[in-house]
Amino acid sequence: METFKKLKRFYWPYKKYFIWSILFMLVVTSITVVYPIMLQITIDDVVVQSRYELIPWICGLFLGLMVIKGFSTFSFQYLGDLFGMTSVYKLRESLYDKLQTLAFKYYDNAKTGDIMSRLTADVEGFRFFLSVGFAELLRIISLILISLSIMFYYSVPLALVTMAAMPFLAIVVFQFDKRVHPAFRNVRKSFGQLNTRVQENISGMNTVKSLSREDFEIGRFSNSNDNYRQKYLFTSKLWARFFPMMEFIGNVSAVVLLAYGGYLVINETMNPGELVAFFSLVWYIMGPLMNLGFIINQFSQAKASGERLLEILEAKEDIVEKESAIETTIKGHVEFNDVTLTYIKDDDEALKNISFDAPPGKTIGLIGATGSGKTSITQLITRFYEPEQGEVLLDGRPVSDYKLKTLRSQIGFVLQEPFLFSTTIRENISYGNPEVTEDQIVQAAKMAQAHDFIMELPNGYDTLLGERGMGLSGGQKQRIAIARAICIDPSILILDDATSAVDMQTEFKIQKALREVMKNRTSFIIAHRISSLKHADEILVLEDGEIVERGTHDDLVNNNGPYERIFNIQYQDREEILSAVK
Ligand SMILES: Nc1ncnc2c1ncn2[C@@H]1O[C@H](COP(=O)(O)OP(=O)(O)OP(=O)(O)O)[C@@H](O)[C@H]1O
Repeated sequence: METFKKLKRFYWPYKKYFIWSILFMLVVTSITVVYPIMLQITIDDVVVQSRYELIPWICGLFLGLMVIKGFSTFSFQYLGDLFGMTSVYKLRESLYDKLQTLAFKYYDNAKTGDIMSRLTADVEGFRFFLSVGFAELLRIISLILISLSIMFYYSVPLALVTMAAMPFLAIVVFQFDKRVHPAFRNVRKSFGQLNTRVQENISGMNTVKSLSREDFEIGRFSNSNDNYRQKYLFTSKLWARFFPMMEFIGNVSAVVLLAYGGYLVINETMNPGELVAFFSLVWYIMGPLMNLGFIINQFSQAKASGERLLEILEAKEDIVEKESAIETTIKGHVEFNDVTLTYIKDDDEALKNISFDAPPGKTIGLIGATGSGKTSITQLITRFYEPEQGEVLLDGRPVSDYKLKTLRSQIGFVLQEPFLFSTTIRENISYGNPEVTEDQIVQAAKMAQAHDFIMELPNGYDTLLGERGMGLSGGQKQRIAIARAICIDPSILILDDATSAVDMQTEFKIQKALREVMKNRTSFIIAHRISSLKHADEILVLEDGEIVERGTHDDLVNNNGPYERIFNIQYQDREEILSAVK
């Protein structure tokens, strides 16, 4: 119940739909139990006593009740769905909102397939219980209670005899639930694994194909598929056994009822119509009781789904905005004071005692072996992660003093593997700043050396990109991402290996244009190629999370340190090519 209590804010505001749905359900249930009563009256008071003049009245009443029942059934079902759907609409939105605010740390360990199945299958499981399950549970309880009351009214001994079967039914339901609940949980889990397998396979299709692992992937999918089939069939077997068992107990009870009821009618302690009504009423109890197992199961499924949804809703937000966080224009003065960063508790530090000062408008180059901590530095400026020690200051204030939106909307980030959405090139370029004009889009694309190739595409800026920007080369994607960053007119520009996939000639042209863009903006250039950052005002050379050398290109190139070593490796035979391009 705790899970339902915690999720109350999503469904409780719509309680009026639920209450109305329940009221209509009670009308349906009441009319349902009126049928056997009418049957009893027809037999005992009309047929047996030959009062045929009552038949038109009974028929009219019956028709009237049918109309009311039809309308009530419609209202009960529709309002139930309205209640469930409206509630999960809000729930789904809140989950999605939460996913947008969760920090990078959460996504470091999250599985896409799993999150997807929570947002779809689990939300649906929860909805089903809200829409149908809960009302059905109340319907079953009310139907059983009303039917039992009428049965006791007709004949106490016969009602008691009939009820003798109930403990057996309850045992079967209980035993069934005990087995079917874990079985269903396994089905869910297996389905989640199947989803993850497909999602990973499609995301990693390039790798699969380039390593010719299609057969291996087909085999892995087959295993997951088979696992799902087995889990499902196991559950089906349990289900299939349940219904005949319940029906058998129900039928035994009906035989006892007929034998004892027949005896009572022959002895004239009971009317024949009452026996017929009893016979109908008993099935009104057996039927819902059989369904009870199903409802209980739905309840535990909804509970399990609710728990999985709460895990997202209650996930800790590592990066929290202060109440007093400010909104302001950032000039772009970045300072690191003795900053240490650890991604995973008790793990080695990714950054150790990093200090530097980047005044507004200056360009900082970051170079170093892979894994040396270059990206980590820039991710602290945007507050994607929080340092363990030390301070990251922006215009003299800790980055945590700013609203996240203020901070991030003024920092242009271009990644080595930019993500492009499956929409037009225009929308991809203006993604960070939808207000941008057509001219500005074209201008940004020209600066990023993207305009020419975009114009060569069949629909120019209106060309639709496939998922993950398929259909474009790595270098083309990078140029679109650069145009995107230019469009947001950032105070700080971070280029994280942003030109690694373009040829050197294009890189040179981009750099020339970017030098224009970088004027009056603080820029961070992460690169493996010295040519990408040799113009920086200060170059930081990193090794294992530490700055091991710093200075301008001219300072470092003859410093007899790691920078000079990188330079020598890269420039042994490239000097000539580069000067030719210049
Ligand atoms: N999200 C993360 N969770 C845990 N460890 C991480 C995470 N991101 C980076 N690291 C670790 O932190 C260290 C620095 O990584 P970082 O990405 O900053 O290096 P880099 O110099 O930018 O590397 P590259 O040139 O390959 O992009 C590495 O050891 C890396 O494994």
